[in-house]
Amino acid sequence: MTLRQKILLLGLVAVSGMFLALWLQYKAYLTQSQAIEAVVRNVSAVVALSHAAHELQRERGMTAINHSKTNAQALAEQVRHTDAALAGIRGDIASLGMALTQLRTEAATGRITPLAILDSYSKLLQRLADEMDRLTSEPEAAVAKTDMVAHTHLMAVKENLGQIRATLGYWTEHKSDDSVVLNRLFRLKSLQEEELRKFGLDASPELRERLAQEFSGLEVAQTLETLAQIAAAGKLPQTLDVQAWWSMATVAVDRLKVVEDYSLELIEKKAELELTQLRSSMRLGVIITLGIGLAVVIMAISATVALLRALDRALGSMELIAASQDFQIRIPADTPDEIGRISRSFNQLLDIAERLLKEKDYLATTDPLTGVNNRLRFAKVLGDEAERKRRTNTPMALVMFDVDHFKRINDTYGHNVGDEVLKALANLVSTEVRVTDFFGRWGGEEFVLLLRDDDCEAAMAAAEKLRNLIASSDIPSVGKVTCSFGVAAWMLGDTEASLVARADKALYESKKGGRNLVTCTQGVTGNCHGRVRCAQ
Ligand SMILES: Nc1nc2c(ncn2[C@@H]2O[C@H](COP(=O)(O)OP(=O)(O)OP(=O)(O)O)[C@@H](O)[C@H]2O)c(=O)[nH]1
Repeated sequence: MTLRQKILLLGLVAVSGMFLALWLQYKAYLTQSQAIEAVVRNVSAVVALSHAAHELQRERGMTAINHSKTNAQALAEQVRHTDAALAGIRGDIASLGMALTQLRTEAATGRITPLAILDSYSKLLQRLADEMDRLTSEPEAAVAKTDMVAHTHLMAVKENLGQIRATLGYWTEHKSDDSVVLNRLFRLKSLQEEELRKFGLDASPELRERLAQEFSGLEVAQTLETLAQIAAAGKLPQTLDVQAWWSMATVAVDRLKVVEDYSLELIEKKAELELTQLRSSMRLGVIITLGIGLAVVIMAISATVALLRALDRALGSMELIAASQDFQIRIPADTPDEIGRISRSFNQLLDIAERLLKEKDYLATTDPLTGVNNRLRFAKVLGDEAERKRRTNTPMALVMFDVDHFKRINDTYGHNVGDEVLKALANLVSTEVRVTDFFGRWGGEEFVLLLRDDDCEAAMAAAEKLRNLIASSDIPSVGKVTCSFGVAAWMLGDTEASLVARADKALYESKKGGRNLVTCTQGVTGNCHGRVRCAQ
């Protein structure tokens, strides 16, 4: 897998990860918002149930005291209210209507005792309370959990007070079953007080304050006072008027209903607020996740493109250097990033490589003593030139010269001075040769000069010029030094070796002829005079 493919795969994984994170975030939001929506739904169902319970509580109370004709009409009116409230509730609990109709019929026939009727009403109300409990405790992850619990206690307070209202109402009407009524009242009173205490623990300060506000006033005080007196005296008040009791107890129950409605309103508001906050935080979360994800993707793409481009450029230059062996090429290193650093470091390596190659080339092609071209380099250039001459058939000549009696110089002045003489001679000749000529040391005290475009006669003239220059020059430490020259011109069918051999032979002839001479062995006659000889 290439680096490009790996980066592409990494990008795909990163983008998939971003979408996965978004999906998980959305799923969590969905679960949470569904739970809150369920609370909102349940609260509106509880509102209807609470309304129905309130009407049913009132009907129970009125049924308990319904022995005077004056109440019959009011009870009939209340029955209509109860039925209307029950019509507003849905689900299984709606079947409660049938049980209620049956109860009303039984109550009308007078076959069951008023206390049993009261209990039957309370059982129906318990079903409503159970349903409200179920709705307020669902779902588990819902918001306003404590508010719901407080609400449940408040409902219980109201239900107990409703039962107290009905029980005492029954007694004021019938004045019988004292001990049963008293027991009931004590039990209900302590239940109510217990539920009120629990409500105080769970309710929000706002709701507690509302209860304090609403559950007060003359009627509420009178109701509570009546109950307190019964508890203190341990007997029922003989003077309590049924209508007076009904009125004040109903005000107290109605006040609790106001608080109950307010509690549900608060819960609903809280849930709706939570939902709104959840939605806006979800929107913000999605925007932030997408924003960050997008920024990361853009940055990753631009960084990757820049990286791959820089790598391509560096790779292209490296491949070109490897293919061309041209160590003068440099990689573009204009960026301040890591790629730029790598390129600059690579360029530094190229600098070193170039320098080492130059040094190697110099050492391989240069004579270390005299600094002129060595035999290897000379042979290479001669080979190249010979190749060219074979194609162009143009003139070329080789001059070979050797220091005369060099052994004597060494022997007389020492080897070091001999070296200095060779250096001085090489230097002298180097300054004299033309740019087209190629000069080198053949070995020992022997030098060669390639005259690229000269024929034999021109080469002999050049050799004579050099001979004269050397002979007339003062060489440090030793004074005058002479050299013997052999000249050979390129001929058709020549090889490098045959040309060198002829120049060497001519040089030998110069030595044999007395030294400090220029000799050509190719039958040239025109310029052969003085120290220039044309040997056969
Ligand atoms: N100092 C020094 N001497 C060298 C070098 N190379 C060769 N020689 C000496 O050059 C001398 C060449 O001697 P010969 O071949 O007898 O030639 P010659 O004395 O010049 O005599 P002819 O060539 O006949 O004139 C030898 O003594 C070599 O040791 C060098 O690099 N430095």
